[in-house]
Amino acid sequence: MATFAVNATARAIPHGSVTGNDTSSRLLLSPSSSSISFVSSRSPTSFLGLRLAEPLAAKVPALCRRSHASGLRVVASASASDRPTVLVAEKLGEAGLALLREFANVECSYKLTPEELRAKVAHCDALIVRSGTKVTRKVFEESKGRLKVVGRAGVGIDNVDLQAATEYGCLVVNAPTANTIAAAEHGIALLAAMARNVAQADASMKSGKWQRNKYVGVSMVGKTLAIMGFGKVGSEVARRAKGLGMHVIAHDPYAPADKARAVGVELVSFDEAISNADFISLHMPLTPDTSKLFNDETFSKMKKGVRIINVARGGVIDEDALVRALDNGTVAQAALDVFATEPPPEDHKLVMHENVTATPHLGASTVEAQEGVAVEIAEAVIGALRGELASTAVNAPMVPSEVVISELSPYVTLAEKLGRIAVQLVSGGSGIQAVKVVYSSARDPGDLDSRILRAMITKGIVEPISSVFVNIVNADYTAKQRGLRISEERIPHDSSPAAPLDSIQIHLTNVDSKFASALSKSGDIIVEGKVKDGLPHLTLVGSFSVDVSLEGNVILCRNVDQPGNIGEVGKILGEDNVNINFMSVCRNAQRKLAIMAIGVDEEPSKETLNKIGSIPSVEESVFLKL
Ligand SMILES: NC(=O)c1ccc[n+]([C@@H]2O[C@H](COP(=O)([O-])OP(=O)(O)OC[C@H]3O[C@@H](n4cnc5c(N)ncnc54)[C@H](O)[C@@H]3O)[C@@H](O)[C@H]2O)c1
Ligand SMILES: O=C(O)[C@H](O)COP(=O)(O)O
Repeated sequence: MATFAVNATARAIPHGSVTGNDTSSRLLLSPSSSSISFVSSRSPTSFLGLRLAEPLAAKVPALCRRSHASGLRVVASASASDRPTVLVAEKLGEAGLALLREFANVECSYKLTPEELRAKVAHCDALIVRSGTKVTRKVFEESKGRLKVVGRAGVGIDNVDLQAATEYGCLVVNAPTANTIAAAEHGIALLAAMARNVAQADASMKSGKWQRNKYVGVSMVGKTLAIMGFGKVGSEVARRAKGLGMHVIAHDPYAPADKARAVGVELVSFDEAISNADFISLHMPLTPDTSKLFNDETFSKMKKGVRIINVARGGVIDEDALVRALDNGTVAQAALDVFATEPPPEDHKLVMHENVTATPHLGASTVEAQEGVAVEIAEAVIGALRGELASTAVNAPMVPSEVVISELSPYVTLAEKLGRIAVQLVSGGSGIQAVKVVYSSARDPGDLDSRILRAMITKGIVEPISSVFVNIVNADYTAKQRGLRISEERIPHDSSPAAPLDSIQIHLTNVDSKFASALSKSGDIIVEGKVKDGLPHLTLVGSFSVDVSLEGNVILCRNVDQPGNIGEVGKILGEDNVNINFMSVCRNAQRKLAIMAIGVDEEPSKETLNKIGSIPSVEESVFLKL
């Protein structure tokens, strides 16, 4: 029996076929590529190292030779009845549909009610959606284990219940890159349309009016545009705005400054960005940190008459506060493609506001982007149905099962937590460029395969600040794409080689920190951790030794070493019903400075954290969510 590796790039339309005695398999020939592809057949997981039935296998070597000689591509597919079924619940580009049809039975059913969707998934192996379909826990329940993959034809997976997908063993994949340019172009379209009242003037003309004086606009040339979030979309908007003659600044605490410089953009602090800008364009992901980041307080710091564009996510704006800011003239105009609830309710105050230009989440909606997204998602779904580990898998197991049971397992957890801590200590406009990881170990250097640890550190650093999901396959690529240079160093440790590692240290070089004590003399954020009794512990912050078990979240305080601090912090947390699970105090000298590291089970409220920060002996404090 022959075994063939699967080629994930199967794309061409088949031009010929040879059918074996095995009626479930068919070889299809296409002149478009010299590669050999085997497009699906039976149950999904059987496609890794696919086994061909004997009669068909006998024919394959000849076809392989022919393929190399003539440039023909060999594709094998299954009979219609035996193929997986893919439900496409929102409109998908033709190129993607064609790919899917080579491999599976494809059912396109749009505008399904939640009940209809649940009824259909019970008969489907894969489901493809955009942002308009809610893939809830009930969907996974009703599928009764048949649904193997959910493909999100776009970036954001806020509409998919990831926890439920994971519990039901369903892989979720997305298409993170193909709509970047479309989103950036839509940002520019909204900027120009808003500045020149295009939508309002058009509506006025259609109602029979000719209002030349009412729709005098503002110019863009020479104006300052602040890009909030200098990632894939933000940087493309910046490039285009420069072409319009705008002065572009950006705020992104995690973007490398040289990436911004290369586009001629200066990275500045949040307050500097919003207070200097004539136009503000939002391009950050929706995270706990960015939720309602644009609110009464931040609007009040903006230049009077500022104009705001949002093609990111509606939730980054407090919509009621924006209505107030528009009404009182702080914000002259807004152009919004995204809303906290989509579609927004009828008579939504922002949609109806005369100074708002609104579009129904059209950022990714160009013919070209949708074709690109469709191909990207079709390839990811087909790959996943074949049992391949997709690099765009959102909930793929990060840690291979053999590592889960190995001695490296607690260090894998430690590596991710240290990454999360380090990134949450960053502030300002310097951006993260270089990450140095120092592994201290008593073992021979050749004994440690650090790939999984490096991947976990990347995951810890990148996930809290982006909409990217890092897995073992895409970790190095993701780091490179974001301009993160990760270097690794091994230092010998004089201890027993029984444990694979003594400690892991992460240095974020040359960054600003919101907790100054985390900085070394050379200006690096340094955090170190160890595994103690099988559990990850934070053991160093900057130059301060600490010891806190990384079970829940962590509060760090730098305070003057004096009696009563511990009791006061404990009392404040107790009043908020926040349970302390671990605490350590380290001081540099008696009655001088001390670092208090407090492990807490719950997330304290903002008021509680403010209360801790305003204890007179506390010089600085930070909350780190793990
Ligand atoms: N309207 C649409 O149709 C559409 C299309 C594509 C993307 N999007 C949305 O646009 C946003 C950006 O997408 P992307 O692909 O550029 O993502 P990205 O991950 O490439 O970039 C996001 C950037 O935001 C930065 N960031 C994180 N937290 C920040 C903070 N507190 N302040 C400032 N910057 C912060 C990150 O460092 C990163 O550089 C996402 O919300 C995405 O869902 C919308
Ligand atoms: O997350 C995304 O990719 C964008 O917001 C686009 O969403 P859409 O695919 O529903 O247009």
